[in-house]
Amino acid sequence: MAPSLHPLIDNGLTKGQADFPGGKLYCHCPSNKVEVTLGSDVLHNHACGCSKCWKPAGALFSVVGVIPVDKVKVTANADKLHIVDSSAAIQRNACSQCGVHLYGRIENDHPFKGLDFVHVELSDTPKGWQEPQFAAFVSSIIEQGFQPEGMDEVRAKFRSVGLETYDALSPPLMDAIATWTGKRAGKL
Ligand SMILES: N[C@@H](CCC(=O)N[C@@H](CSCO)C(=O)NCC(=O)O)C(=O)O
Ligand SMILES: [Zn+2]
Ligand SMILES: [Zn+2]
Repeated sequence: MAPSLHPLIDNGLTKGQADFPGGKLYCHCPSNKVEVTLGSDVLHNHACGCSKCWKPAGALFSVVGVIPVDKVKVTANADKLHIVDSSAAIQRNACSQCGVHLYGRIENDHPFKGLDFVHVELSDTPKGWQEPQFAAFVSSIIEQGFQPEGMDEVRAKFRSVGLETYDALSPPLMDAIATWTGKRAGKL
């Protein structure tokens, strides 16, 4: 059986709704759930194969998008949150009981500072959010134990649902990072 890439991808994508207003995300605890309220849709939603982004059980990839920090509010049980790795660029705030990542925030100087990283599958309104746009850090799954011989199948499966695959971020996002870096260095 083909490995699960992610439940939002395995059976094809559900297209998002224009001007989607956002909604609430919940952790997986049976009670006293951490609740995060998002005041808009996400941008640049993507599958991510990196070792740091939260993935649902059995999935090879995370689905993660970005949203301006001022659209993100923790609205219940904030005391359960802890930062997974404070040395990472993205400070992932996870529920200390169930382990789900509620939001990732960038505190240091960084091209994506001002944007939080969130997983829309945690929403109680799963339809309407922007669908994944591309697959990022695909080769990174090998670092986590995936057999390299299976990579053609993984990339073919992404392409079969209409997603291009990259081993870093997509070209527009890599260009945005390089533009920020070039400006900071005084080259642009
Ligand atoms: N091979 C590494 C790659 C990790 C990586 O660079 N991840 C990216 C993308 S996360 C969402 O798109 C990144 O920006 N990471 C910064 C951070 O995680 O703080 C691996 O697999 O670990
Ligand atoms: Zn929880
Ligand atoms: Zn990632």
